Amino acid sequence: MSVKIAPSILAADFANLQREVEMLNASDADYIHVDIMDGVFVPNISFGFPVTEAINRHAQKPLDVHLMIINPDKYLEEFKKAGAEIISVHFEACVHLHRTLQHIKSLGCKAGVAINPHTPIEHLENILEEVDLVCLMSVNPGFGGQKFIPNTFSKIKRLSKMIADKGLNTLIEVDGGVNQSNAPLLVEAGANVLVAGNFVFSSDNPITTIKNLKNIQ
Ligand SMILES: O=C(CO)[C@H](O)[C@H](O)COP(=O)(O)O
Ligand SMILES: [Fe+2]
Repeated sequence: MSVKIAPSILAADFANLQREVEMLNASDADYIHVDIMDGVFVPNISFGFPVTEAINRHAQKPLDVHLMIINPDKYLEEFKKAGAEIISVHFEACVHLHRTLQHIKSLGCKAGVAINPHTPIEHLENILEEVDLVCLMSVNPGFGGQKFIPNTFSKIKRLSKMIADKGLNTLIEVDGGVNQSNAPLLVEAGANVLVAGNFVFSSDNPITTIKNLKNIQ
């Protein structure tokens, strides 16, 4: 299975969102990654339901919604209504993670868990059966354009083994600082989905950049 590419709309030109989404529709992107930041769980505020809904109105690719918010349970229905197909909540923000994942799945969405760079993947040992996608943060969440944190490689390898040992097909997504240099190594380590924000949208030709990431074996 080839790696899936999820460009992060956080790095797009917000004054031309329709044009940016149409560019992604025409590209090899598999998902559109939508970063929701509340200014509490992370030190930044991005955007919320109306903008997500506006992206979805033009999108021909599934929305992969990454919730960097406290109390995500309160807002799951709204994100489903706004068009989310995958909803990832942060391990560090969920007191009742099992309940939250059941809630996401009851809405008909795929359930993801995102973990911060310092959070050991071993904390997922007792919940992995309930998870469709693990989003390994390879930067501290809150901002695009940060430098990739290399401990991600060993986390991917350990998580891959844990998934294989349990006979699961959970997807491993890597989010933050992904570029053409680290992407082949991430795929080799076992990543299934690569999020890329600045690397895609700051490039001269985002369509070609996405194609090159997608063609990594
Ligand atoms: O969740 C995120 C930040 O918290 C973003 O998805 C991530 O930073 C992607 O952007 P970039 O590729 O520019 O690092
Ligand atoms: Fe993200």
